[in-house]
Amino acid sequence: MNRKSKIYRIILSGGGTGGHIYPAIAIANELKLRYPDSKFLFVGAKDRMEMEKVPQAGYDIKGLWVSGIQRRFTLKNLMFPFKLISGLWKARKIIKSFRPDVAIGTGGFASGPLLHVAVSNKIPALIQEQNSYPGITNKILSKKAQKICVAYEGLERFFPKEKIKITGNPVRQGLLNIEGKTVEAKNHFNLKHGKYTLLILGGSLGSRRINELIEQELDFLDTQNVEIIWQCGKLYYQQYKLYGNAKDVQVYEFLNEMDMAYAAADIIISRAGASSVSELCIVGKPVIFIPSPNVAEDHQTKNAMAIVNQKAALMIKESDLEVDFENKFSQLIASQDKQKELGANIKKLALVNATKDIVDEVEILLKK
Ligand SMILES: CC(=O)N[C@H]1[C@@H](OP(=O)(O)OP(=O)(O)OC[C@H]2O[C@@H](n3ccc(=O)[nH]c3=O)[C@H](O)[C@@H]2O)O[C@H](CO)[C@@H](O)[C@@H]1O
Repeated sequence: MNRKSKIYRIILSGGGTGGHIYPAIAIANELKLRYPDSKFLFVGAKDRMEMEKVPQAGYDIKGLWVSGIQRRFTLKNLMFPFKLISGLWKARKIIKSFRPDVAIGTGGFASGPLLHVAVSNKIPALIQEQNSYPGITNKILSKKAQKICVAYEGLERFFPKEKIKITGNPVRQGLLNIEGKTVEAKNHFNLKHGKYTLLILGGSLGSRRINELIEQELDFLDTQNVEIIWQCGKLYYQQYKLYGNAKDVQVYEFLNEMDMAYAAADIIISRAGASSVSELCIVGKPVIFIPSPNVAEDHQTKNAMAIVNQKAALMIKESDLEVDFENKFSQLIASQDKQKELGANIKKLALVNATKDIVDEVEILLKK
């Protein structure tokens, strides 16, 4: 039997936010290219965005009734043990009926019970950690998983050293090749060609603080020769959609065609979630990061600083926005040299083979 005709059964779990979902989809797409007849099943959390995004990418998904445990005391935590038991029970049923050859976890609530059951049933497991500081789920799972693919140095503080492989974060294929698509993308968004396109990204769920900033700065931005594509997030769309009627502002709850958005952009303002950062390196445009301060161990600031330290992006802390935003933005837009320098420097940091390298590791597990 030749390699390509082999049929594997592959289960993937990752979700809660886009930052965990898209890596899983990128890995599945690469596996499908190598083994087109294989069977894929995703497992997510019932009420989270993976239940919509995974079927849109062409894969089946089953939902578990699970949620995360909050780091502080909340009433929600009282439900946690019940959800965990329910999640484990359903994960067991899914694993028994699907009988996967390998389990892949990309973090998020559902991957905890799913991978736990998989490894207890001696199914080889690989986890992919996107951040420089891992979430609780992956820390627990790392003890039993065979391989841990990471994007940052120094993760042996959290994971068994011999299992770690630095691969970078998987990025969807369509985002790898946006050069040459600028004209198509500007037409796609109906943009005029004489202005700068400013893309605002709040991460997969949108960012309250970035939305407040843009709302407050619309008059200023109107003086800066920009047209704005503003991804505000599903939660905030009703509140901000009216600004989409203004001249040169388009408001979206979510951008399904990120390749077009990145290709159209001349300058990008973004949160610093791990996949966003990896994608922005590949895209190679001038970026101002506004990291979320509300994530574990302030990891978005660390993600952004890894780029800023290479003179490859600018960063403004939320607490400095009032004082610094207008200054930093107008200096950047006034200097084509600075824009070019940032774009060229960030591109040097791109890890374009991440998905392939991760899938090579999955293949090793499949062949054991
Ligand atoms: C608030 C929060 O908990 N954020 C975390 C979450 O971020 P978040 O879910 O925002 O994740 P990332 O920034 O890593 O990735 C966002 C993904 O969504 C895609 N996208 C985004 C907006 C859009 O309109 N369309 C679209 O397709 C991006 O292209 C990217 O692939 O997971 C990341 C990865 O573990 C963490 O680093 C972040 O700290």
